[in-house]
Amino acid sequence: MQKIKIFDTTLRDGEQSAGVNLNLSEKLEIARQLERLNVDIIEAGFPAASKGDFSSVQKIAQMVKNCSVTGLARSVTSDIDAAWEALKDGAEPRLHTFLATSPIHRQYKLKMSKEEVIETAVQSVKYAAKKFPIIQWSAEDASRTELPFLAEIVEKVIQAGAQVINLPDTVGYGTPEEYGMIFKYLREHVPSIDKVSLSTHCHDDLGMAIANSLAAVENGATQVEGAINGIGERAGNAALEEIAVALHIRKDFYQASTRLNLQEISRTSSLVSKLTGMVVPANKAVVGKNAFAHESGIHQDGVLKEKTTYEIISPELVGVQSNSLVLGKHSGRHAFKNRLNELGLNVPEEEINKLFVSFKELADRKKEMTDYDLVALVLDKKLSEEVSFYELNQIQVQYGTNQIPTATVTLTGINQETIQEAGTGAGSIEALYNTLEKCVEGSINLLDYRIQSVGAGRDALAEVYVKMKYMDVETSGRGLAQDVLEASGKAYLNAVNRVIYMKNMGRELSLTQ
Ligand SMILES: CC(=O)SCCNC(=O)CCNC(=O)[C@H](O)C(C)(C)COP(=O)(O)OP(=O)(O)OC[C@H]1O[C@@H](n2cnc3c(N)ncnc32)[C@H](O)[C@@H]1OP(=O)(O)O
Ligand SMILES: CC(C)C(=O)C(=O)O
Ligand SMILES: [Mg+2]
Repeated sequence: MQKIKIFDTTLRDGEQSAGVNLNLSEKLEIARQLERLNVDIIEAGFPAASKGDFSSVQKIAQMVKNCSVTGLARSVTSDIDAAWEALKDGAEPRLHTFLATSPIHRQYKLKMSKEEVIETAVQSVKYAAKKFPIIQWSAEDASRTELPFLAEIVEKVIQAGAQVINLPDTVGYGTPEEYGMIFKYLREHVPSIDKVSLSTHCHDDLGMAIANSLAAVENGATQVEGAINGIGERAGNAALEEIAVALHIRKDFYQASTRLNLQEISRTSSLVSKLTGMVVPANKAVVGKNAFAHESGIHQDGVLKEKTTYEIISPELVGVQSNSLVLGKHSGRHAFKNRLNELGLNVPEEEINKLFVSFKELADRKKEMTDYDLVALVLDKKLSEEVSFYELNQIQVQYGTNQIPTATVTLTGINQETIQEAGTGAGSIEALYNTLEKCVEGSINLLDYRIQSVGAGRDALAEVYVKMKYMDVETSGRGLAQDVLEASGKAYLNAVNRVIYMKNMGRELSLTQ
């Protein structure tokens, strides 16, 4: 197995994401987590960029013990000096210096000839070698550089003292085949290439950062650079978690491994997301909210029978507790039944089919069915089919500004009689509840009333939770409906019915709230 070093640049290139600005304590927090993740190298910043960057690189270098810390510097002595001052107290001071090599950058940005670029790179590496035990040199925009020139400059910086050669696809222009070929070419055309390790640093402008990084590994790169969650300049860097997991899952193919503590991936991803404010898309590989969620019936059935039918990465591998079978309109009976069992809802086999029909009807109107929806479905069924005491038939509530809210309610009572009452209250709900209290036998003391929407958007259902004391029993009830008043009425009667059921049957319903 080839050992691949993981070079994390979340705090340098990652922080170059537009809109991201981490303060010192946030950077220290991320660095600590990167150490737990066990990356090999942390690029903590660009010390010459600002006082803030200098001091965070310095503090991280002093704090981190289990991995090497590096900082970026241009081919300028003052940048290298700043990097040394920031890094010298670290466990393994390492410089990352770079110079662009492509014709576009030479001509328009650096305004240097090929010879000047070679001279500048060589002088800066020689200068750095007097201070740093380890120097990484990067040929910025390597993937758009003439290969013979790239081979020439790489040979010269190796001779000047560089131990790691990084070949960035700075603007995410390369294709996997092309980019892999650059590594192959240099291995064949640079005489001193065996003295150094080769590193890959890819950007995702064309969505090929991961494929390009892996192509580099296939062609001899032994260090992979990237950022957590793929953050970074423009479309971002290669997502380190994706590379590490790809190498792990496909070790049969890549014959390579990293020392990463993969179980820390999920935690690292959410920390970086929270502190940078860069939200992780739900469908993002490895760390997205949906990465281990199965929504459709056929997939859910497969996963329930054997996870590996649709799951190539086990969630536990990356520190996610478990997969999830999201119930929605695409789900089937297997997943539905499985979730009911997990919730401890004992529904007889013959009931499942009936319940499943109601589930599908509701699921058609909602984006996602929550556990509460399922509990409400089952409870509603139990109460309405097995134990029908008070049943709500009709509610009418009149409300207007400067008017007394009035409710009229029609119920079917315990003995199948029709009960009709009217009442008022300070608000619509109070009017409804005062009226319902007139309908049922015995007094009721409402202790708590809570309402929330289940789901988001206009199709959300109202879910009402009530707690009350009825017949000396403290009980609770839930009501689910598209209308707030109907849900409130249902919750109220649900609680009342539970008490009657308990009193009658001498046992509580198996569901507790
Ligand atoms: C591909 C990458 O991600 S590279 C890293 C990018 N990261 C950053 O730029 C973040 C930190 N940068 C900064 O804070 C600032 O750009 C500084 C402090 C480094 C420089 O600031 P300034 O002196 O104001 O220069 P400015 O940023 O406007 O321009 C960059 C200069 O560096 C030169 N330069 C660019 N790369 C290099 C290099 N590797 N070696 C030497 N000079 C370089 C440019 O040609 C330009 O020179 P010029 O002023 O002679 O035209
Ligand atoms: C500084 C270098 C390594 C870089 O970030 C790039 O070329 O993308
Ligand atoms: Mg970069």
